[in-house]
Amino acid sequence: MSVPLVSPKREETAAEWLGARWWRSMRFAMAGLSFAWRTQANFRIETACAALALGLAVWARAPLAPILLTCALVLSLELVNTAIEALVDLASPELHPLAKVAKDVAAAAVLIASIFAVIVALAELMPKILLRL
Ligand SMILES: Nc1ncnc2c1ncn2[C@@H]1O[C@H](COP(=O)(O)OP(=O)(O)OP(=O)(O)O)[C@@H](O)[C@H]1O
Repeated sequence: MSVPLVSPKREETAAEWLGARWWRSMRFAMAGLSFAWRTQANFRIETACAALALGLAVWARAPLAPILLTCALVLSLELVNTAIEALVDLASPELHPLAKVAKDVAAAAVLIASIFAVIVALAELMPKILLRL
């Protein structure tokens, strides 16, 4: 049974309220994704690499979970890196050593995840691909 809630506009059920909130959050997240896609060449390259790795994993019948997890990690960190860059540009339009640290460390996080993603992809995919050839 749904619980009626009182809102400024009209009475709506808890399910309607939660659904509206979820869609609102989804729209904001999609706007962030769209911004990163349009402005970050690295994000587009990493998305293409992720699609290639997943395609190869399906074709070679390799386990999908490690590839999915590493792709999600790299893409998510790239999004966080983009958010940090925007925040640094807002907070410190002038050059500042701490602004440099924030941007460089955020970029390093993406680099580390990418290096380990390549290692995971090689370890999981290469044996399966060689078996299929
Ligand atoms: N406000 C600043 N103060 C000091 N150094 C900065 C500042 N902004 C950028 N830098 C330096 O320039 C580098 C590149 O910054 P930039 O904002 O151009 O990132 P980017 O090249 O767009 O990064 P990405 O390729 O990950 O999108 C930073 O990693 C940092 O070393």
